Amino acid sequence: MNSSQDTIFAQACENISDFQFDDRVAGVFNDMIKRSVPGYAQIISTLGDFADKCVSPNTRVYDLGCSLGAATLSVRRRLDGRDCRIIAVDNSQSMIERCQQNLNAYVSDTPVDLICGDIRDIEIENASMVILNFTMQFLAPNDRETLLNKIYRGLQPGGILVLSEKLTFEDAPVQALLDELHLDFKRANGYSELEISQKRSSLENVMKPDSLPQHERRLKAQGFSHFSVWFQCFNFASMVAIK
Ligand SMILES: C[S@@+](CC[C@H](N)C(=O)[O-])C[C@H]1O[C@@H](n2cnc3c(N)ncnc32)[C@H](O)[C@@H]1O
Ligand SMILES: O=C(O)C(=O)C[C@]1(C(=O)O)C=C[C@@H](O)C=C1
Repeated sequence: MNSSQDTIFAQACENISDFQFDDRVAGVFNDMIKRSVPGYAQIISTLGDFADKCVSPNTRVYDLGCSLGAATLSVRRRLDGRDCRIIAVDNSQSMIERCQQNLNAYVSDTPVDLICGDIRDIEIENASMVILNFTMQFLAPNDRETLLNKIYRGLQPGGILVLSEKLTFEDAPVQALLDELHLDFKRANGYSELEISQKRSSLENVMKPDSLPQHERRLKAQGFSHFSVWFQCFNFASMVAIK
């Protein structure tokens, strides 16, 4: 997947505006997310393994907040011959256009419905796998429960939700330590102090992470009785919940 280098926050800016998944971000997103989220490549590749194990024939897979299609591509490679359908949704037109090009670059017999729309508005039905890979943290906190409830109802028994999120921690020293390790990860990936602090300000109002206990409580309240973290690196984790 092609991507230019992310230099969006490299120049000092007087008024930092709220982070948006606009054309500028979409153009560098592959580089941005790999250099910002520890374990991203591992998570993307393992989504394919989850799909291989858990997606049954004639069901649907939903990739909610699909961005450039990394998760959809990883899953689609493993579904050929199963008569499944992938529904990939994002409300950024720029992401969707680039995602379509990325999907077109590979041959597959698994159809993908690529929808430019809000994940709060789409229906979920006959799903054996739903992916929320670093998307739910961008929804207003009040909308998260409703979305998870809709996902639970749309899943087949035994179907899975894979939910990846940045985390907060109730324990302040743990929060400080894991935050610092994440900052070191960004520094090691070439981001300057200015880029790191400007991006942090830009994300402040739009990305509201929850703690692991909050995630577990909310998922169980929707009916998911089986839950585990299957991956964590510093303050980023991916969880699996089974219906
Ligand atoms: C951090 S990115 C997700 C990364 C992607 N899932 C991946 O694995 O590469 C979050 C995405 O969610 C999309 N998004 C945020 N809120 C949304 C909403 N309410 N409806 C649809 N898409 C949304 C953004 O446009 C953005 O592309
Ligand atoms: O927390 C940060 O510093 C991030 O950059 C995280 C994060 C994310 O988790 O989605 C935020 C925005 C971009 O989409 C890429 C990464």
